[in-house]
Amino acid sequence: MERISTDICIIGAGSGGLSVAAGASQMGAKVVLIEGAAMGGDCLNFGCVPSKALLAAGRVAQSNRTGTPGVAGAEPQIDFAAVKAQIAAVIGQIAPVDSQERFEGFGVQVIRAYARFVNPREVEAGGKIIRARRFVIATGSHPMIPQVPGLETIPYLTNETIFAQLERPAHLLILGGGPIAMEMAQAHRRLGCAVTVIARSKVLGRDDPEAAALVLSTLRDEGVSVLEGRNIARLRPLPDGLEAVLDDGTTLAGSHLLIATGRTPAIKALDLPAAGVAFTERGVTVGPNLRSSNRRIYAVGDVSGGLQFTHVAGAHAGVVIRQMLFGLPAKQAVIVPTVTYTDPELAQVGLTEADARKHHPNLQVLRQEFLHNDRAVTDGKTAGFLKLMLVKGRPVGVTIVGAGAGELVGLWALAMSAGLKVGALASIIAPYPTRGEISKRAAGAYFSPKLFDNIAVKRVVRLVQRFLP
Ligand SMILES: Cc1cc2nc3c(=O)[nH]c(=O)nc-3n(C[C@H](O)[C@H](O)[C@H](O)COP(=O)(O)OP(=O)(O)OC[C@H]3O[C@@H](n4cnc5c(N)ncnc54)[C@H](O)[C@@H]3O)c2cc1C
Ligand SMILES: NC(=O)c1ccc[n+]([C@@H]2O[C@H](COP(=O)([O-])OP(=O)(O)OC[C@H]3O[C@@H](n4cnc5c(N)ncnc54)[C@H](O)[C@@H]3O)[C@@H](O)[C@H]2O)c1
Repeated sequence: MERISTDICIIGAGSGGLSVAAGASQMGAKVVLIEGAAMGGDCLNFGCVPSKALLAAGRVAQSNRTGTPGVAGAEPQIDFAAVKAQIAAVIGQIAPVDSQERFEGFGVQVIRAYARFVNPREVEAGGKIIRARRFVIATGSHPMIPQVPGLETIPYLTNETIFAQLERPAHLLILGGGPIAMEMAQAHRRLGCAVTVIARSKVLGRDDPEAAALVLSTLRDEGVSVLEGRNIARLRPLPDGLEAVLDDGTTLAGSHLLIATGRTPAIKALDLPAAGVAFTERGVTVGPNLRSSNRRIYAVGDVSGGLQFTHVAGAHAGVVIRQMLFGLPAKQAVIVPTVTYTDPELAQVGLTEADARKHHPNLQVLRQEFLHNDRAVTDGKTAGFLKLMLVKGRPVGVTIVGAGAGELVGLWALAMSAGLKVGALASIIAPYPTRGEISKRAAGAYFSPKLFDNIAVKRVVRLVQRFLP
């Protein structure tokens, strides 16, 4: 068996593994990158990229359908297979950035095979034994498939198969109530499918309830049927699809079923016990520095058991590179913005109002409605709000729901990471008319009562006016 010796061996070429490989190799380390399936991992092939491309097609369909006063809407002609071909083209357009050729150009040795540890210092992949000074496990996650009687009799879809589904589902049943369920529900509904979401608890349950309610009501207004607090008791195949019997006895017939009930870490094939790496059902057990119980082995991205986002996996790469290449201490960032790309978008950074109230008795909550933003009015997209959680004049959390919320939250992530006071945001000059003015106005609202409802200020102004020439 061929033996390879290297500085860093990375298992998994998704968002996390590729970021580590690109950074470490370009800074001079000898890197081996092992990928068992497609380069780019979930985000490129089965996650962020295809889901956002599908949502983009749905957005165009919806805007054609609704029109705007003076511009008549009309039911769009949708060629579902062509939409899927466009999604494949979008993936193809981004794929070169994640390609084997690009990484080989950085000097990375890429092995296309599944890897498993054979001992605490070595991995086997594709008939090769790789010995490395440091390993990075970046194997991501798979859809978690719940135990539902009869599921094994249904050819169900997951995020790994739905984007290759060429025929339009007549009635898509979606099990789950997280971001995957909501994004896929809206995209499919707008592209002409009947959609029913079955969620065992409240949908988008980790988000601010008021913001989640706005997303939910929009989906319902568009015709998505959302059943909360329900489980599927059993499933059975029908000639043209499937039948789901819910726990309250309701029967639903659908043409297709999408499972979107959370994720399970991709650790099975790794033989972690052989490497002395501790793990749970959430993934590899790591400390804030992402180091596992084997001090030579780190874990990044979805498999490390924390937040499961591409930008988190990318940020993890910086944390492990600092330690592996320079021997410097580093730990995971705590301020992480997240966005659900429904229309309206739902963005969050830091604490939600409910969490902030638990931790900060002196919390101040300020709010700006999109309705009072001129750009939202001119665009006819006035549904939404920004909620700012402040403690002693510093933001501890921001929730934004509305058109373009994802583009607005970055400023607040910067403010919080840099420990800025709200005055820094209030003093920005935001171009008019942009949605960015919502952030400035929310920050300004902190000072309004101090300036406008303040008797001392009024007295000073009157006094100064008496003496000014
Ligand atoms: C439908 C959907 C939409 C999403 N949308 C967003 C979004 O809009 N924004 C966002 O930030 N996040 C989004 N995510 C989450 C995002 O895709 C993940 O957080 C991200 O891909 C995690 O990166 P990763 O590197 O940890 O894992 P992955 O990208 O999954 O990469 C892991 C790689 O490891 C490989 N691998 C696994 N086991 C082995 C092994 N033993 N040997 C060799 N290779 C192995 C896999 O084949 C895979 O290529 C979405 C996810 C889904 C499912
Ligand atoms: N816009 C984005 O950034 C984006 C989009 C999609 C996915 N993601 C990432 O992918 C992760 C996985 O997304 P997800 O939506 O699959 O998972 P999730 O864990 O966020 O949500 C799972 C949902 O399914 C429900 N559920 C679980 N078991 C169920 C069952 N048996 N019956 C009915 N409902 C059930 C849960 O109550 C929950 O609402 C997310 O947490 C996120 O990190 C991000």
